[in-house]
Amino acid sequence: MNVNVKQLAAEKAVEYVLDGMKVGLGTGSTAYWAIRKLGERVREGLKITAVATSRASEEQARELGIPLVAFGDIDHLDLTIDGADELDKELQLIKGGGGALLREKIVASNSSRMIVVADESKAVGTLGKFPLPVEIVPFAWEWTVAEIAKLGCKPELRRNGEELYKTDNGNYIADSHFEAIESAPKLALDLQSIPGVVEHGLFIGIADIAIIGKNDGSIETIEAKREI
Ligand SMILES: O=C[C@H](O)[C@H](O)[C@H](O)COP(=O)(O)O
Repeated sequence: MNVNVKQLAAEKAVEYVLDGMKVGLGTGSTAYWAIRKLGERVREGLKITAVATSRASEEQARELGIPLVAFGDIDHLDLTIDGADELDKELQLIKGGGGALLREKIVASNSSRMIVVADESKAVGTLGKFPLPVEIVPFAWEWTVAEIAKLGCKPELRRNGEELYKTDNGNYIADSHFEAIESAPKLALDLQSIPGVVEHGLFIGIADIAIIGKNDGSIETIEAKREI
């Protein structure tokens, strides 16, 4: 069957968007389909306001006529829809393959709900096959990278052709090859304690629902189990 599984998951997630909501727009090739569908619904009369997690998503939303607001004009979001590079059954995520992790984490953390949309190749038993993106300041990056390596990975500075890749925030990304991350919460704490690390791509306790598009055309929905 020839299904666009990213589109399938993304469009399902857009069904959760209701009139009057303030919506966070994710980044990447899956979030792209969600933004496209939202644009369609806005043209049909859906009333929402949105903020974007990257310049690319902002541009796409603007072209589609999705009303964007400044961060200073709202204090929280109802729902954010975003993709992921990997996700496990506990809805722990690796994000940042597209370099937008910092803005994505700020936006998702300030949303009442986050829906992660993905194709089934992103669902894994253990996180870490995908190199974990870590956003670091350019100043003394060599030292920061050396500290990251001590956590048991091979960090590689992301490149954009001949140049070092820069995020929308002017920082570098160290793609950190762990292969298997035994404890994502512990690794998150260890990374946060390194001076020079701005943010890392581990999203823990942030996603509420995962909508996974499957190659056979079906959709799996996983809800996060939260302790009350
Ligand atoms: O920085 C980029 C984001 O975290 C993306 O949401 C993530 O890389 C997944 O992107 P895609 O849907 O293109 O695989």
